[in-house]
Amino acid sequence: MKFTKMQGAGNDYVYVDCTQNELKNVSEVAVAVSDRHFGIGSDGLILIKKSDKADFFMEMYNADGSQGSMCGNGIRCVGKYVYDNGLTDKAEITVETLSGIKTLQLYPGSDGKVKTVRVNMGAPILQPEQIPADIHAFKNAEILKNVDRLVAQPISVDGKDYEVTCVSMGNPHAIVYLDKNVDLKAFELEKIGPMFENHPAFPDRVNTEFIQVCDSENLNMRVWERGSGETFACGTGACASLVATVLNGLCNDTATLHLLGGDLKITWDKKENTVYMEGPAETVFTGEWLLKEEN
Ligand SMILES: N[C@@H](CCC[C@H](N)C(=O)O)C(=O)O
Repeated sequence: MKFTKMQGAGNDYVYVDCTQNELKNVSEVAVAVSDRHFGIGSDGLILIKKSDKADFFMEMYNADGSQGSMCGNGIRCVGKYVYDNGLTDKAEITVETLSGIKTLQLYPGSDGKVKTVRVNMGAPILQPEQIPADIHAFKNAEILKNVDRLVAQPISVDGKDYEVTCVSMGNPHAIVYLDKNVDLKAFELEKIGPMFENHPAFPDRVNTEFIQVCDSENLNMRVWERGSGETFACGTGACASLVATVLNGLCNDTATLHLLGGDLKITWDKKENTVYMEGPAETVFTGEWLLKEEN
């Protein structure tokens, strides 16, 4: 299996061109290649396929083999892959995902290779049942019966109350704010992250973003991803966090999210009700993975 390892803001995946060939046992392959000691080392696996509705189809798997319906950093790398490898010569392409068709603007540098990609990520989803978030597991369950969004709502996690804002960008996100005086780098994400991920409030599990608001145009973020653990960045998570922070009245409609692996510029265009994400996409290396022979 020929592959390309790529990263966007440090969120790294193994990419396989499946426009001509099919890959079998994809979940198992995702687990194996993602292993940072015995595999290639990545946050998951992304297949690039043909689509009959768009220019390409992106199929993404987390490091635990579960399938994600959308991947913000991944889709930018898909844009770079198809352009740099001559699968398209268009600078605007459409990519079908399990959460709909996204339009990408590709920005090549002077060497003709794509450096930056801007993605129309679509409308944020706020209705609790569509995220999905189960209001019965929230502290104010009775009051929440008639609400159409969950903004700064308390839930108890490991015996402590946290206020969470819930947004789906095609995949579920819970956004939590930390005080400015908390040392974000020292924050025990690996302890609290799995408790959010598997909390009964989120029947499909959840990606959780921990946000520190620096000012109205700059947010610091660490993320615990469903199915992959801590990653250096999450594109859908950055979009969900911007929307959540606007809903909480804490930032402008455009802000830069500072993640462990780099920056993403996010805009919520409220007139169009769509979110734009702009950020880098890079190729790390290419190689060949020896698939286990079937008995
Ligand atoms: N890192 C991604 C999101 C990947 C999927 C996620 N872990 C899920 O299961 O929903 C991004 O950049 O958006």
